[in-house]
Amino acid sequence: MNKSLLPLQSNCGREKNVIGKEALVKLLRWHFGHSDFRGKQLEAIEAVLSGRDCFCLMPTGGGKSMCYQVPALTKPGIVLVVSPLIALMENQVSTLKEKRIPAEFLSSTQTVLVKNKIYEDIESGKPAVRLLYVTPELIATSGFMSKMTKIHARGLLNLIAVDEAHCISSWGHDFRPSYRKLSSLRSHFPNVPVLALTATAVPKVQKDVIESLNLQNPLVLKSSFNRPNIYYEVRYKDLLDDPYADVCKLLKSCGNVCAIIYCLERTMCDDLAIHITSSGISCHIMLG
Ligand SMILES: Nc1ncnc2c1ncn2[C@@H]1O[C@H](COP(=O)(O)OP(=O)(O)OP(=O)(O)O)[C@@H](O)[C@H]1O
Repeated sequence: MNKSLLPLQSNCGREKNVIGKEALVKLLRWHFGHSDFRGKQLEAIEAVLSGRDCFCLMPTGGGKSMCYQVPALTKPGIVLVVSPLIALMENQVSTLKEKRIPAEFLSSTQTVLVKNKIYEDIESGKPAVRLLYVTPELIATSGFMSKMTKIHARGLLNLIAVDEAHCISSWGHDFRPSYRKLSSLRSHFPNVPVLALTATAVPKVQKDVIESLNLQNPLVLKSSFNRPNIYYEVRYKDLLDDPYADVCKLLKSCGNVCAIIYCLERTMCDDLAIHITSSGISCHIMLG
């Protein structure tokens, strides 16, 4: 399975285990087909490969997963990825498998047989798997931690990535109590870099994430949330003679495009849809 992994032939830096930009770009192109790193990806990757903790704030769709998937391809051993949702893990693992990158996830949805096969591999001393996705609940179990401790003792735990890291903060909008258990990772595995990733950390949450995960002198990376292809305009409803007519005019001026309109209340959705339809624009209502 790992036959297709691109072997890194030479270390481009002076220090042992330092992998130069050129080799990392080569990995990115070979495995993912992207021509170059974007935003802060390379900085995050270089930080964790040098053994440094890193806090990475990138917008949704900014390419956070590359920050731990590329390091996983640089050497044998395991990158442990903590993810809050089984659906997210399944999705990432199947995408990686399609690219023939050895990845697995462990969750309550799997059969004992499947789980045992994964454990057999990671405990073999020469694991084929490079990325192991787990839930924070599993990290909290002593059975799993003792397996990880053995793997770590063999020098095979290369990186711990905590995805959606804002879930650890009770100040955040998405607090998950089970994420609190992750605070012990740093002391259990002192020399393994921890990479915290999120798209939604205001300064207070950011500080809380860094402290809760006990990140040591982390490299803090923040990408711009500005999307140059997105244009914002605010129109005050109270200042308009006929807000519905204004919306219809705006929609018509955009030509043959699809638009989503969010309303605060169901009645407003109904009213607006009637106006839009009667102005000759096809329209449907979706209620949450
Ligand atoms: N360097 C790159 N060049 C081009 N495309 C990239 C690059 N890195 C990532 N992508 C693409 O960007 C998309 C989003 O990446 P990814 O899912 O990692 O984002 P994310 O930040 O984890 O998003 P989310 O916040 O939704 O979890 C994917 O389709 C991925 O293939």
